[in-house]
Amino acid sequence: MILTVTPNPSVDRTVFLDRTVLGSVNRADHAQSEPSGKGVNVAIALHSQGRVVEAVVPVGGHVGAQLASMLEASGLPTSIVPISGELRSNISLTEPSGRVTKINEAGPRLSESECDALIDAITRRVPAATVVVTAGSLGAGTPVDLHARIARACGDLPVVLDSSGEPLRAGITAQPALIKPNVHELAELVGGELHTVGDVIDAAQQIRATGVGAVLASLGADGAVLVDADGALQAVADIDRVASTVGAGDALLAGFLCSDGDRIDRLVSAVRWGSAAVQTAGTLFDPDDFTGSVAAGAADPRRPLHDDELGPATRVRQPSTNN
Ligand SMILES: O=P(O)(O)OC[C@@]1(O)O[C@H](CO)[C@@H](O)[C@@H]1O
Repeated sequence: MILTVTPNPSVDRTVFLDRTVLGSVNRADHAQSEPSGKGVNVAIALHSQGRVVEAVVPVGGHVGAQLASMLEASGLPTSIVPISGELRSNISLTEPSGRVTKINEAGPRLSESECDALIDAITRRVPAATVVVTAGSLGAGTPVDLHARIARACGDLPVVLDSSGEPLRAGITAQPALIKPNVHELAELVGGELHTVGDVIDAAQQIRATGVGAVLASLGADGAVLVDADGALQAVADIDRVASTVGAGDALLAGFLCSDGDRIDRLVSAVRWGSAAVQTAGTLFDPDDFTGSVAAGAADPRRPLHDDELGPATRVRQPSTNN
């Protein structure tokens, strides 16, 4: 069983509109809401493909109730940890070109006792798990080392960490088996700029030298690079359209975890799933809908990275009102 943990989940609201004009009234074409947060997205993708997976989420407030009922309706086995704060809603303003303006709320603070309750819920499920994924940001004021605590509580079980900023930096001290940064997160982690695949490999090796088992770097148009004890592999997709990149990294990680093949198969599966998500607006996607091709092989260090036109998500940090 794959166990995913999302300490700061959300209900994602995807709003489709012709064009986003800042400082103006924007009329939406249509909109949809989905249960979300990075670990939730990974779990839903794996569950949709018949994988045995469970999700652990803190839940509080009206948005929390909405998330819980959406997860129940999805059939995803979920452990809910009650918290006093209100969960967040993240908004994606999605244009037909695939350009997305994303607004992520900070999310609620988890108190020390709520962190302990979350870790208790995880350790109860650890005996049944083969791998634990702990993913996403942490609400404002939540102890920054929560991912690290979660990883340590999993004992010998392989832990996959997908986070950013300080929670990622603190999390890697627990030496997870795998991390899945995007190029911006990896650059921030090593404090440098990454212009080529070789820069990505060097950064990943720097992280591995601290005790992290492997790095799966998602590189947008440049696919993904896996750096592990056996060296560096790259897989790149050829696709004809971009509907939305939101959740593509989570889909990529789910595809990697879903494959039972060798490291090339896993990386190809990762890039197929990530690309299927890019071809679908919103966070729900079907890997079988992927149209395109994926090429994989030894990573070429000289290969330059594309500019990421869609750019990294913009985070709006604001105090949560309910805690
Ligand atoms: O604010 P975080 O926790 O870093 O990211 C949350 C989030 O942006 O990640 C998913 C895409 O990866 C979205 O569904 C969700 O809104």
